[in-house]
Amino acid sequence: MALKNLQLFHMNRGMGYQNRQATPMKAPPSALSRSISKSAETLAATTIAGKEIKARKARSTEQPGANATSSLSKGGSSLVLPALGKWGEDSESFKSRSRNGRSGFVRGLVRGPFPELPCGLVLYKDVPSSNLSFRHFLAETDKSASSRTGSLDRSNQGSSITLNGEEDNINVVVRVRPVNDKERSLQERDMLEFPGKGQIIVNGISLAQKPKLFSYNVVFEPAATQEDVLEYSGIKRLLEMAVEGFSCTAFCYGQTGSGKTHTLTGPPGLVERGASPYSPEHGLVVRSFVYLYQLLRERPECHYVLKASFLEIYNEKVIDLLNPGSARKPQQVRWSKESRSFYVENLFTVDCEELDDLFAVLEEGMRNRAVGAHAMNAHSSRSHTLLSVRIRRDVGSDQDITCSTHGKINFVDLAGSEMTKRTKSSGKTLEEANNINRSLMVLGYCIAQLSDGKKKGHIPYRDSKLTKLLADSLSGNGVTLMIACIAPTKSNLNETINTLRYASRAKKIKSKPIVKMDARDALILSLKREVEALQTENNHLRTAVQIHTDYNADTYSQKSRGTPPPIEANKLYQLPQKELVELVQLHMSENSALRQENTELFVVRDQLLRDQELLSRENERLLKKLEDVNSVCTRSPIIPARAAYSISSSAGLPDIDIWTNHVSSANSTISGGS
Ligand SMILES: Nc1ncnc2c1ncn2[C@@H]1O[C@H](COP(=O)(O)OP(=O)(O)OP(=O)(O)O)[C@@H](O)[C@H]1O
Repeated sequence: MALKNLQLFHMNRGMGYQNRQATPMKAPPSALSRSISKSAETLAATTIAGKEIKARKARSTEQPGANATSSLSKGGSSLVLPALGKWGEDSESFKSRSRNGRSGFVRGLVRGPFPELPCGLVLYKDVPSSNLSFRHFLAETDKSASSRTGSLDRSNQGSSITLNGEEDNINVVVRVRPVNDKERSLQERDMLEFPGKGQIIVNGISLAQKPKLFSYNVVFEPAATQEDVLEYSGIKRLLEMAVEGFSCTAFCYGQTGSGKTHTLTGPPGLVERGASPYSPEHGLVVRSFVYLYQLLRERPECHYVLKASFLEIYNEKVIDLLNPGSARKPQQVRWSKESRSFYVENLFTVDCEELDDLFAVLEEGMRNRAVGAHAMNAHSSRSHTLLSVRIRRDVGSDQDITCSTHGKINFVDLAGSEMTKRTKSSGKTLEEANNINRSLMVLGYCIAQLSDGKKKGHIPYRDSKLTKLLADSLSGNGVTLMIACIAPTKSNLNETINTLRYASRAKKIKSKPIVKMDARDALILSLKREVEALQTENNHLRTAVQIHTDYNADTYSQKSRGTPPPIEANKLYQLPQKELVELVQLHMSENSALRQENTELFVVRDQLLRDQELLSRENERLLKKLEDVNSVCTRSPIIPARAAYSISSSAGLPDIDIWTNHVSSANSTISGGS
């Protein structure tokens, strides 16, 4: 899909897309590192000059108060669409990369616990692309997943939208890296088998040891490409959901040297070198950025504001990778009572108006993160990194009201678990390894607690910075993709089994994703909806009881409530706080006036119903009486049946009222006529 996306951008270059045309052509890809966008310039400035840092430093938007204020008062700069055309030449190489014969690595499917995502796939080398129909099925699965929408959850104070009300599992995929040169030179045995249906068999070292079977949503064999990971891991769904307002996280877990960083950002140094975004080696992050901007481009009816931050947890200290400073001063992790989640205080966030800005953020962060060498990996991540892109979406839900959702996508590259004996760590590397292992142990413990449906005990998120910051993604309201990375060879067997067990446990975790909305927006939206419902109901009632004078719709409505002034979509954010409060109050008073009107109309209707009931009872009583009189008349030999109630006109007789049996008279008329 990434291939398709990139081609799509390329093809659209010449098309009349106004926003794009307004964007000046910028530097070629090689100049990415020389700050190509506004945000990138700021970044460069911040790392050199301290002054800029203060001016641009923003309190982490995870703090709900800050979130709402910034989105209200600052307004958002319009999103300018990615100017990918500038890398036209490079895209040719990307385009020419044929997928024929390598794309159909699909062997089978089992229904997984995360129904919206393709599951149970094994992506591997030797299966020809004869599974096109299957691929089509997958595309359809994706499409249906795209239409997965939430319903308004009023019980949650209108500030969130839950997804179907049902629980989802964390989506877990496994990626197996190829055998590396060192292992090849040692002629290490490959211990893994891939029977299909998302399963992996881990063979025992000796014949006495039974093979172990594990199953997941998707398994990527060593030959799977970076593009396959984008296509089949379910990350696209996560990005779509992040745009819709969900909190999404993709994280890579595995032992050191198992390919976590490779999966997320490609081979060592690729991003830092400022490689073309069309490079086939790019990992999930760059590909996701491209897909994300394509999604935004396809939805021009909404207004988007993107902000990115990048941090690492190094030796239990949080370092801002976009603003590390020469002293790499640690940032504080705090608890927000309002959002009931942890956030990093004073984290540097960058407005990402263009795709370039996201690339610049990634590049800057990758350059600043801690990397070291040990016996098992020459470019080992010595910290856990967390790249976060927040997506504010303003939707014009009505003529005069705009509603905002706040989604985010996190990419977490965990440092690898290390057996210090094998990595031959000492000194600084040993201290790093101990911290990495400790925080991974806490993460493992949290996962174990969360995955055990029976236990409802305490989850020790607070025991490490990593679990504090991942708490949101692991439990409750987030949507999470775990990519477990493993090595296939014998020397890594124990770590591989540990990782697979870890992943199996994570697969059992249940979550209930919700869309985050501003409480203010949700309140206005729900009041507007209620007003509409009441208006419809009242109109219906007015028609039903046929009120003409007393309850003249217009006069009644006008006199009893102050209708809020119409406000254009998107103007809401420019309104000062005071006017917004007034607007909410106007809506509330309109709402209560309509309720009042509603109640009164119901009273009138009830009164009329009671009157109607009395009348029909009276009617029935009279009818009964009439029937009694009629029956008396038909039985009486002296009173002849007449065709109707009439005044006697017989000459000589006194005027008397006579009740006649009109049934018999009618009969006589009919028989007479025949
Ligand atoms: N799927 C793959 N295809 C080709 N090369 C790979 C693959 N996975 C990993 N590698 C290579 O293996 C080496 C180690 O991978 P990487 O640095 O991503 O491991 P890691 O799990 O992030 O390790 P650490 O936890 O120590 O940071 C790198 O040179 C990487 O390019």
